[in-house]
Amino acid sequence: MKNILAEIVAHKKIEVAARKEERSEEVLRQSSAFNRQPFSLREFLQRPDKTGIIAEFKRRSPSKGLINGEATVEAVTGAYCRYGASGLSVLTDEQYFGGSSADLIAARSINQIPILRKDFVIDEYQILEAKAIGADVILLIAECLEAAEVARLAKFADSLGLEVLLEVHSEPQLEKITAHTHLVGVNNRDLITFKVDFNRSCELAPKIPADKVKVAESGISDPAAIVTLKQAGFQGFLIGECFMKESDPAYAFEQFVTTLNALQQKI
Ligand SMILES: O=C(O)c1ccccc1NCC(=O)[C@H](O)[C@H](O)COP(=O)(O)O
Repeated sequence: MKNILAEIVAHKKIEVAARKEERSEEVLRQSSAFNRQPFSLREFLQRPDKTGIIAEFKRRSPSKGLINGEATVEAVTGAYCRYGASGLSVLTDEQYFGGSSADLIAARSINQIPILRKDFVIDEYQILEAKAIGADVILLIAECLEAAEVARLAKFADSLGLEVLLEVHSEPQLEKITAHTHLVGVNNRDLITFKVDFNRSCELAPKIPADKVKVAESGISDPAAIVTLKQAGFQGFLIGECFMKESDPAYAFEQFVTTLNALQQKI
């Protein structure tokens, strides 16, 4: 089986090396967004006036191919924000997801909620980029980083005031959690086989340290799943395809939230 994650990481190393040649760290540090005070995703996920949903803008993916080639980042993320998203996730990987830094910059310019830079971070330079384009949170994927790399990158992000979402898929990966990991995401999608197992989140939840905010990721398409995941201790729900696959992702999000609110009123 083709290991897409290994392929993405190999490509990322080449991309990052090229970008370092184009723009120095000094230039990134001079960006106007670099000195803004980031929003805290941890805090937004605990606000009762929000849904707990981290709504993702994702044009395509290795598992699904093209998801939405028409949607604009401004219309979609603006609606996500208006209808109660606790945070936004914006893909910035171009090669495999059709995203870009420009997408995140556009989302930042119109939304006042935390934004996760959704990418494959392997180098401090990408964390400086995240800060320079106005992100508040970075993703570290345990599957593609050694424990020492997670520790080093998380500490660096934390030193810049960015929060760290560490994504895990199996119990041994929980050992990579450090003091600089603010949120732990359980990816229900196996990034090698693409198989989605919704039970993965519920199995790992009790094993995540109590001081970390728990985020369930991938394959969530039913508001009832959020009720179940909340009962399992999750406060964040990263959802992309369920909204982006629709011709009107904004409407899909609004309908999802309406159903979720109705379900929660019955409990
Ligand atoms: O989605 C993929 O195909 C994929 C492949 C390789 C690495 C990462 C991948 N996806 C990233 C994600 O985990 C999702 O974008 C995110 O959790 C949202 O999932 P979904 O709601 O299922 O779109």
